[in-house]
Amino acid sequence: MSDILKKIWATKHEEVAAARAAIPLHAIREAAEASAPARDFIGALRAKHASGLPGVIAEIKKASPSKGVIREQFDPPAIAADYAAHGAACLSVLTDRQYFQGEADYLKAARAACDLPALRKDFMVDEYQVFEARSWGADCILLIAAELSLPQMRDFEAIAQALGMAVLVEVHNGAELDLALQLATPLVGINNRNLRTFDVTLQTTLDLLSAIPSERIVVTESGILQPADVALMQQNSVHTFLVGEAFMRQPSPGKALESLFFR
Ligand SMILES: O=P(O)(O)OC[C@@H](O)[C@@H](O)c1c[nH]c2ccccc12
Repeated sequence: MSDILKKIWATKHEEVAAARAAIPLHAIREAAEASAPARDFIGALRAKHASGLPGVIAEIKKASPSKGVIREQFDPPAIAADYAAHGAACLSVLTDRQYFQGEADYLKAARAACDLPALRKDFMVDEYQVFEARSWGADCILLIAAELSLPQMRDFEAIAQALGMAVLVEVHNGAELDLALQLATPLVGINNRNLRTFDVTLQTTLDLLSAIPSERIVVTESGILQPADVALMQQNSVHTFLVGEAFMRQPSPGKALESLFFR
C-alpha cells in the first residue's frame, strides 16, 4: 500500500538520519534546552476563548502535496506580522521541505516577526525532531496519530512538555482518537483532510466531537474556507481552528483571517 503518509514517513527517517550525522542528539538536546523559553500556545488559545473569540491557529504554507503551490509571493515574517495584526492566536509554520516547500528558517523568521506562539508543522517520527523543534524556537509540536504508536506519542509528548512546548495530537477517526485521549495534552486536532486520500469533509469533526471530553480543546483542521464553515463549527461548540489555504490564497492573509472570523 503506497500512500502519501508512508512516503513522507520514509523521507522523514532519512532526514533524521542526516540531521543526526550533522548535529548529534546530545548537541541538539543542549540547543533545545538553551533556547529562550517557549511561548504559551495553549494559553494564547484560552485567552481568545475567555474573551468570547475563536482561537485561530493561522498557517504559513507555500505548497502541499494535494494542492501544489498555493502561494507564489511567500514572505513568512510579513505573513506572520499580518496574522498577528488581525487577531490570530497562534501560528502554524510548515517546516517540511520535500512535500510542503517549508523550511526551518520560515518558522524562525515568522516567530521572530511577532509575539505569537508557533507550531512546528511537520511529521514527527523521532524524538530528535522534538528537540530540533525547540532549538528552532517552536512552542508546540504536532503528533499525527495515524502513523505513531501510543508509546511513541507518550515519549514525544513527555519530551515536548519537559521543554515547555505544547502538543497538538491530530486524529481523523475514532481509533486514532482513542489513542489521542490517552495523552495528557488538552489539544486534540481533528483533521478534516484524510491524509491518505486527500478527501476533505467537515463531517469528520462533527462525527468525532461527541467522544471528546469537554476539558479538551478541539481544534478543527483543514477545509475551513467560508463563513458558513466557521458558523457550523461554532454551532457545534468548536471554537479553535487551524486554517491555511483560505488565508494563503489571499493578498493579505491577515485581512482574510479577519473577514472569515471577525467580520
Ligand atoms: O490549508 P487548510 O485546508 O486550511 O489546512 C490547514 C492544515 O489543517 C493542514 O495544512 C494540515 C493539517 N494537518 C496536517 C499535517 C501535515 C501537514 C499539513 C496539515
